[in-house]
Amino acid sequence: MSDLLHAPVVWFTGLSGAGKSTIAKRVADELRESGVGIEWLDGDEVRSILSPDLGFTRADRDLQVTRLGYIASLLARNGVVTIVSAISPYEESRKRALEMCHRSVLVHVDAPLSVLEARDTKGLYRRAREGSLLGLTGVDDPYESPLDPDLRIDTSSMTIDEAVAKVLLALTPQEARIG
Ligand SMILES: Nc1ncnc2c1ncn2[C@@H]1O[C@H](COP(=O)(O)OS(=O)(=O)O)[C@@H](OP(=O)(O)O)[C@H]1O
Ligand SMILES: Nc1ncnc2c1ncn2[C@@H]1O[C@H](COP(=O)(O)OP(=O)(O)O)[C@@H](O)[C@H]1O
Repeated sequence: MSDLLHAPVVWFTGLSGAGKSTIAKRVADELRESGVGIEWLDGDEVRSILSPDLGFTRADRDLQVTRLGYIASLLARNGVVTIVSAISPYEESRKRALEMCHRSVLVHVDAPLSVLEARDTKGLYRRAREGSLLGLTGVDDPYESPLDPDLRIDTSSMTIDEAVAKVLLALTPQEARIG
């Protein structure tokens, strides 16, 4: 298929509460306003519709990441810029998913665990500390930081606006329809 048709897949990985969805939504809104055809696949939402069969074992998370990568590759090869936000904690399955996509931008959204525990917008960290939630990524389940992300964004030291600008700059002017 012609390179011209392929749009990028922008993949946000990181712990719960790091800011993946917040930044992804803002990037999606900005691109849409510029007239770019975009779709946003959020881990939580895709789980509720396409992956209600999956939990949070390694095998289930790997399958979720494969499903996300496959859908993203289908959209992107038809010219739709595709934004994925999912914890996607394992290097191997994350890499395999991105390999399905012709062009990808991997963004590691990061912040110290102490900051995430203070934010705790969903109450997951409190539940994990109390022992009523087992297997929360970063607490008692692994997170493998990407070895070679295209971007690393520390949301404890960067504002949402700065993070969005940094992601948009990683796209070519043609992809972002600017300039
Ligand atoms: N045990 C455990 N660990 C991690 N996350 C948990 C867990 N239980 C529920 N949740 C909720 O599931 C959301 C993560 O779904 P993902 O599909 O992104 O996860 S994964 O990529 O399959 O690891 C995650 O969303 P975010 O907070 O937006 O990251 C949580 O809302
Ligand atoms: N610099 C920042 N970038 C992104 N989110 C931030 C930042 N500073 C504070 N936040 C807040 O952190 C929370 C991140 O939640 P969310 O985007 O749902 O994370 P995730 O999708 O990674 O689970 C939001 O309440 C957001 O307003």
